[in-house]
Parts: sequence; structure tokens; C-alpha cells
Amino acid sequence: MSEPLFEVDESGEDLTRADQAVSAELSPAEKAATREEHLKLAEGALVRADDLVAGYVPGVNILRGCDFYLQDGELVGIIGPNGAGKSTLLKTLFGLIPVRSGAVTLRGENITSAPAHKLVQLGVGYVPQNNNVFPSLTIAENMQMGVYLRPKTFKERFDYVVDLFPLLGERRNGKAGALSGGERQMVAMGRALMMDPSVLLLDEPSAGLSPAYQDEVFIRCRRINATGVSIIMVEQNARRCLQICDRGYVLDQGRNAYTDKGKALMNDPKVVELYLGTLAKAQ
Ligand SMILES: Nc1ncnc2c1ncn2[C@@H]1O[C@H](COP(=O)(O)OP(=O)(O)OP(=O)(O)O)[C@@H](O)[C@H]1O
Repeated sequence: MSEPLFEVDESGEDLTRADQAVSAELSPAEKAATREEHLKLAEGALVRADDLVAGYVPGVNILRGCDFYLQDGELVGIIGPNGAGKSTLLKTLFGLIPVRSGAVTLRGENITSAPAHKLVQLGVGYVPQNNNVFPSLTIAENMQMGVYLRPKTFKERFDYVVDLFPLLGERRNGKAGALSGGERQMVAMGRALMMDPSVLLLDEPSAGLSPAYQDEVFIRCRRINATGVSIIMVEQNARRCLQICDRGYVLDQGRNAYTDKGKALMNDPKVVELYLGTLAKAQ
């Protein structure tokens, strides 16, 4: 990786500045205004989830009234403590977990509990955290699996993916199982992008990667987003996630605890105290 890692974002803004001092806490009026601003995002949202209740085991709700909005072109991060329901929210949006109440829409169309294959056809891509490549297949074959519904578009889509991840072109005939964790993550993202999604759901794309590769993944996410793909990203690496996303949601016990612009959340003392405190010191 010869490119600079993370010091400067593509708009030329210094991302590390966001690590600096915490601003004054919002007043109740400002908080109410923030809530109102959030509700405005529901109108015309590309992905809209209202009051979602979902869970795995009968009688146990993991999501307990969760609202989530993604506007066209946004990169939105979801952070929160372990077990908050972040991955569950992503899986629920992708139809992998039945919705007990509430609704999900995509461009206004009701997709609540729609099966994953239908969502892929509608332009939703999903990259799970684990087991996200076919290790015995080559990189090119993994990409073919990604585009199996539209095989004629393989070349055009693979060119697009290789533009974002040149390594996937260089190693196209190598087995995915021989790749490092970071490289596999590229394969997984590349495969999801083969279907030309308008929305990409990423479950902890930086998990288990070295710090350099984590930065690389975040930079790639920004680039993918800059090509017009809206992104919903669940991340453990909360500060990095908030640094690169347009907006963030802090999930706690299956509900939205906070939501705001990424950098505003990073500078909200309550968010820092409750969710970023130890991470803030560690990163
Ligand atoms: N397949 C499953 N069956 C039953 N319970 C599950 C399953 N997967 C997750 N859970 C439970 O759902 C809750 C939320 O898990 P989830 O993975 O959504 O949390 P998370 O916020 O993504 O946390 P983490 O950052 O630790 O991955 C946890 O209590 C977890 O034990």
C-alpha cells in the first residue's frame, strides 16, 4: 500500500483534527432541533426504517423500536456498545431476520422482510462480517458469483471493481483463500459491488484488520461512496467510522441513543463519555 493512509480526506480536510477538543454539550433546545432535523431525513429517504422491532428468539426483541434513515448518496455509520444490535439492524434491513413490527422501505417501496435475493435485485448489496468470500474459488470466480444474476455485465463491473481495488485485478487468478484478512475484505466488497448496488450494507469492514488495513478500508469506503453508492456501515472502530461518515447513529439496547452528523457525534460529550471514552484514548 503506497498511498497515504488517513491523514487527509478527499476533500482535503484533515481528518485527524476531529480527534481534538470536545465542544460544549448541546442544550435541550439544540437536541430537540437535532431530532427534528433527523425526522426531516425520513422524507424521501432511500432507505427508511421506522420503529423496527426484531429478534432471533421468540419473545426476545433485540431491536426495540429503532428508526434509521439513509438519504441517497450518504455514508452513514452505526456504532454502539457490544450487543447493542448493530449487526442485527443490518441483517434486518437485508431481510435476514423477520421484522416483528415496524417497516422498511427502499425508495418508498415496502421491503419489510423481503428476502435477500430480491433485495439484491433491487440494488442492495450486503457484506457480512465473517465468511464473506469463497476461499476455494479464484478472485475472478468470486466476482462471477457476485454477478451471477447478470453475467453479461461481468467485464464492465469487474473493470469498475478493479479501478477501486487494483489488487483484485493483479491477483484475479489467485485463490481467495490465500489472501490476507484485509485482501479478503476487498474481495467481499468487490463481489457485492459487482451487482451495481445503489446501497451497500457493510458489517464491521475493519474488524480483525491491522491499523494500516483498517485505514485502507475506510478510505476505500469513501471512494466507493464517491462513485455514487450509498453506504450503511456498522463499525466497532467508532471514531474512525464517525470521522468518515456523513451521519452516524449510536445504537444502545436496540434503540437509537444518538444520531447526528459524524463529527458532531464525535464532539458530543455524552457520546464521548458513554461510547467513545476508552476508544478515544486507545486510538
Ligand atoms: N444468531 C443469533 N441468535 C440469537 N441471538 C443472537 C444471534 N446473533 C446475535 N444475537 C444476540 O443479539 C444481540 C445483539 O447482537 P448484535 O450482533 O446485533 O450486536 P452488535 O451491536 O452488532 O454487537 P457486536 O459489536 O458485539 O457485534 C446480542 O445479545 C447477541 O447475543
